[in-house]
Amino acid sequence: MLETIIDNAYEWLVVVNKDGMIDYMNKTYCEFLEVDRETVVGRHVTDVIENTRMHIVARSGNMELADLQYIRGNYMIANRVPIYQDDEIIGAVGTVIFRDTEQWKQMNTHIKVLLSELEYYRSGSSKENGASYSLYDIVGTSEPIRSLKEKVKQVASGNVSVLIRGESGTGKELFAHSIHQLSERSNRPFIKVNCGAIPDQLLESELFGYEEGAFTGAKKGGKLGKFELADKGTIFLDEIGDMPANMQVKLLRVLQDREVERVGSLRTKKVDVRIIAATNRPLEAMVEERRFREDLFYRINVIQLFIPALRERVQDVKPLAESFVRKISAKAGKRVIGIEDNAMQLLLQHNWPGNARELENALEASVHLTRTETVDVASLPDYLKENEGLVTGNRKLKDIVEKAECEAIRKTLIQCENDKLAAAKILGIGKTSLYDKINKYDLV
Ligand SMILES: Nc1ncnc2c1ncn2[C@@H]1O[C@H](COP(=O)(O)OP(=O)(O)OP(=O)(O)O)[C@@H](O)[C@H]1O
Repeated sequence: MLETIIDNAYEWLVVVNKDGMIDYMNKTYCEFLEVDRETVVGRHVTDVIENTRMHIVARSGNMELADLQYIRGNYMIANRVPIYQDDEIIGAVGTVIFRDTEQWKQMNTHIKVLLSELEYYRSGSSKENGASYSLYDIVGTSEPIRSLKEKVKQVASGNVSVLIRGESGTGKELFAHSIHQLSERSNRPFIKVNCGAIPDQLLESELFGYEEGAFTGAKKGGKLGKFELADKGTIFLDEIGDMPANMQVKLLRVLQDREVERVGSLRTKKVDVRIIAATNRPLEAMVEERRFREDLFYRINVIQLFIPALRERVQDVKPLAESFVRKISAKAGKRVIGIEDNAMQLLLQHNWPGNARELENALEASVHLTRTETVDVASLPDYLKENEGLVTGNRKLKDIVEKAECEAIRKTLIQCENDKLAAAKILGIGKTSLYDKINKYDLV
């Protein structure tokens, strides 16, 4: 066990006897020196390691700490410690802690700045992202939600890119969080980038960072990009369909080479980041129109999760509404214990173009407004009550029928993305008849 620990330790390690002969050298050190472990044991340390002083320390018994040593083209920071047994020197142990001065300098002079900057961004991004969600937080009993959860369990542990699609407010971010939570990367950062919300000219430095002096106004010490922040973790590229063309090229390069280049830097840095992207844009059509790069599309579209709109899984409205009420009332410190039946009827009837987010917002208002211990019709937003007549039946039959007809046509047109022929087919009426009704109800 000890051997495994030592072999996998970050430090390179060598042990010599009092004559300077190597007794032990760990695996990573041998690999760096390109020597065979079996053959180094018994050789004098000066034959194996450049500029070493291990044999001197093994003789003098004087410890040498943080000494600069030039090995194979790099300056190393070496520690050499004598080993005593019964007051007698029997050898020395040497470690190389930081493998080159670049790393050492960075660790020493910038570590505080870097760590605090990292913390700032991490906490900032977790604030942006809200709480970290897991599969458990995804509410819904419909078949699509159940099978999506199964799929998440299957794909989470790999490193494959996942593309999450669905209208705004369907829970794409929630699924992205859940994948990260279930993956081996869960104790590493989850960094969200809203590709649509960052101005084009800032996106590159947001994603890849910049060096000090890269441009006017660049911060002293430069800035870490989101890819570097997400190293060993997950980056969530929200609204990827809104990414400008020049950035699509750069992103593709990062995905292919797994390395980033800060703005104003000549060096590249390896990053190990899992990509989860989300969009509600028709990427295939955008590829056809050359607005989205085909090669990038294939890179991100390895596994696809499609979350249907809430109106297509009405079964989820009730459990979602109940869960939102519990969550909102707990947060608001208000006792609201349920939703009245006729209020639930209104929720079930609504089309929810804004999906779960709209439902959550409607109930947020309602929990605050209700004068009772339940969400009642009076507390719901007015726009949900436009169809109330249908529920309570306090109108003439003709009006009720017309209202129902108008609603059915409106919803079907939304469902078919305004494709009149498809809508007419679903409704079982002719195209001309549909046009007449669209005119009658002023639905264009
Ligand atoms: N199945 C669900 N269970 C519980 N909460 C949900 C569910 N779906 C969505 N929500 C809630 O609805 C809100 C919107 O979800 P989210 O931000 O994940 O949507 P989105 O698809 O990423 O939206 P956008 O495309 O606008 O970024 C969040 O507050 C989220 O918690």
